[in-house]
Amino acid sequence: MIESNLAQLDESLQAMRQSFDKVPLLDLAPLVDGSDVGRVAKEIRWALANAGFVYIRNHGVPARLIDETFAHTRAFFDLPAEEKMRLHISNSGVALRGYIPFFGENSDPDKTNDLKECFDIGPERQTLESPFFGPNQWPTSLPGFRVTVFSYHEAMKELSIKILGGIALSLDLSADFFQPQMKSPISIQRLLHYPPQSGAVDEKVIGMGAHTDRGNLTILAQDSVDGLQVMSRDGVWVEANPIPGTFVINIGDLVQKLTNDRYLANVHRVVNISGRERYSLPFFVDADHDAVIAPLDSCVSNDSPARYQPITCGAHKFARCVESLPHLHREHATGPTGRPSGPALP
Ligand SMILES: O=C(O)CCC(=O)C(=O)O
Ligand SMILES: [Fe+2]
Repeated sequence: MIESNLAQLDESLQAMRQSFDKVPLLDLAPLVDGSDVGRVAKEIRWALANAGFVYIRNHGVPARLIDETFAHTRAFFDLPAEEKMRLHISNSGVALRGYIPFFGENSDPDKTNDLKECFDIGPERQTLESPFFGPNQWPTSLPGFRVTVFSYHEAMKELSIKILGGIALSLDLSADFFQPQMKSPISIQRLLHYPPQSGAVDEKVIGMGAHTDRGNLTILAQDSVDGLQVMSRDGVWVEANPIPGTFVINIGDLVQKLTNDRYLANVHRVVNISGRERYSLPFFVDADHDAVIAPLDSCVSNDSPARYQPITCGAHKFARCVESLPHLHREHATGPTGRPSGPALP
């Protein structure tokens, strides 16, 4: 699946892509203050067409909130294994909320076991509503964890609106183009821990196997430890090491579908051979569960016919989650509609 993501790209689009040996860096300030929106849109266009990834600086999220969220993340993963397992994601049914232990989610399951542990939260709901919406599971022994992590999630939602505005402008769409399909978007705030690996590292076990992200947009905070790698056009892994004061953003499958492959949901993975514990905070935002995603008219022509059938955001995302999360596979195999055959959905 991973190789085919690149190989399947239309040859003319593939030929148009330029190689990159480092992930580009974008100053978001001229977009946010309106001083040079056109330049930011142009830089986003290049980055997302060629790398699918870009660092952003001057994003406006307070450093203190990021640092505190990392501090709570370390404290969470330092909890005894039994305490974390009490919050296991399978307690949440088909809602993606809770703890995933090492090898509990494998991003490239045919090749790689992921040496990572995760904790997922999202928009708060009283009861299970759909695969992506349900009650959060909060640890009880960490004062301040809930408030800080939830505030961070809220800050990411706000930032994502600005970035999606820039992406829309880069496609010559109005800045609020994504908003009508984001009334109650699927979003997940994930906390991640990757222990270091030493000796000969085999692809069978690495931090996170090669994958593309599933939705619209990912905003990633990294601590100071290297590990993230992004695939270049030539199939070479390019390191996207932490740059202080930046987030790494990348687009997922849904924007690639929307742009009919003009923008690339690029393959990436994590290998932590730094000798240090690595922590990161990915925030994933998609569209509404029932939003229909299909190639934009402006990205379809006689020379470049539509390559994707319309699909709902929820169906696409849930099918991809089932591939990598064995607990969903076992308990909630998808039916022909692409909807889980588990609890009733709205
Ligand atoms: O931890 C990282 O640097 C990347 C995480 C990632 O790719 C993901 O969660 O999808
Ligand atoms: Fe990813």
